[in-house]
Amino acid sequence: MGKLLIRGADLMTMRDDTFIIHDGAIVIEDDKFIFVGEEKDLPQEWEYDKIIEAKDQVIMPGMINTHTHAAMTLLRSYADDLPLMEWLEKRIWPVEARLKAEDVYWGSMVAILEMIKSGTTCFADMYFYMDEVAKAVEESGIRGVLSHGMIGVGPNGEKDLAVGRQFCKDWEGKADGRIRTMLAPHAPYTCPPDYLRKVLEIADELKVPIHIHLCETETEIKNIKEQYGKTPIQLVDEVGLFDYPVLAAHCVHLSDKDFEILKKAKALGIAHNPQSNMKLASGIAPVQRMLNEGLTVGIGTDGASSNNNLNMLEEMSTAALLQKVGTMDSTALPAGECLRMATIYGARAIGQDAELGTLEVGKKADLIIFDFSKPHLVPRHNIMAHTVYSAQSSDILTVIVNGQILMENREVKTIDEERVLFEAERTSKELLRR
Ligand SMILES: N[C@@H](CCSC[C@H]1O[C@@H](n2cnc3c(=O)[nH]cnc32)[C@H](O)[C@@H]1O)C(=O)O
Ligand SMILES: [Zn+2]
Repeated sequence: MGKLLIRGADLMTMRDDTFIIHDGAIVIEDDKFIFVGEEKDLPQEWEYDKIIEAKDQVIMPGMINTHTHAAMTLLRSYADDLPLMEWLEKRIWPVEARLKAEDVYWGSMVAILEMIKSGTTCFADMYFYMDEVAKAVEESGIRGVLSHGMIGVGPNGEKDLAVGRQFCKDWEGKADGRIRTMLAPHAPYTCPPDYLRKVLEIADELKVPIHIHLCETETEIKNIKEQYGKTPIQLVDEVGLFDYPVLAAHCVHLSDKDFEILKKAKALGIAHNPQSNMKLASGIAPVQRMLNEGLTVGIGTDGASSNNNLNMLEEMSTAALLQKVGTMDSTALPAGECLRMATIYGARAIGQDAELGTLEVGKKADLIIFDFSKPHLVPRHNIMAHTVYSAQSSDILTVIVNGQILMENREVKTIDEERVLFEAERTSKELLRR
């Protein structure tokens, strides 16, 4: 494949040394960046297969949604305004028990379409019928960190271990490396210590990270304390979880001792899901403190049934606003830090910061281009603040993943949009009738 040049834009590289580059240019060859810098420094002798003129536009790395359940788009606005356990046990789990593989395919496809159109280029997913999610990732061109959710209490515990293990064996590194896998024990309240130990044995064998929900609600902390006499963090630490690379969703309620444990973890990424935490009234995660204490925190949307969309731009501004009001400190979680959470910190949280998360020569070519010639983006005092506080997903023109253009001028090239919307509507209706 030849070279693709994008020129004339302002770049937000997410690199500490050169965060913003004015009048920038980017050159992509195959799946990688081979030039990121000022247009005037482009090598004269290069020839290009395609040139994208991006004057007045802004380019940043594609956003990484560090925690979601993509196919839950099928249950968008199906059960709202409830606390977590009632929502899960009374409304969500009974319907999920009737889900079929085909439903998960279309639910994931519509999620991927939504994610591409709102600037997400990589998502960490925990669900079931994951072969279908992997197929959707493969076909659509997006990047995914996929895991089969395992529930140790109940009849499917042993089966979940086998399915989760086989999924990693089948899909790790597939789709030109766009698919990576994890093992996903759902949460401490669904995966008791003995079960978690079995998951860790598989992690030893396959060398894949763990994706888990941790410390989401006060009810979870209370129940685990009653049952085991310790916090969920202490419980899973004693099982040895933090000797492994871990992607932990939520971490809303943490004690000082929990913080000490998390700081000693080998390779921990936390997925902060502010809108889900607000909607389920779970609480406010101590994100600014986490960052101050050196923890890695990315941003996630959680599923579309507790959010109710998969829009990372909204999630960034919500993260900032929630942290400010939660700490009563308007300097908490400034825009630049939110952008890092949605990109390079997210990449670190999923263990892929060597390949993803910044605009940088040698890294995988995942980027998004914003049209900044919009009323709500004028005047341009600060493009970081604009992106976090003012930009909307409809401002995103172009999305590139692994060097492939997935969307150009808002037209998604890899997905038949009309068909996906139709099939998602159809399968969700059939599911609820079943
Ligand atoms: N193998 C399991 C699937 C678990 S997938 C992950 C699960 O997490 C659930 N989920 C979604 N959002 C949340 C959340 O915020 N907290 C806890 N669980 C959630 C989701 O509905 C799904 O059941 C089974 O067969 O049921
Ligand atoms: Zn979740």
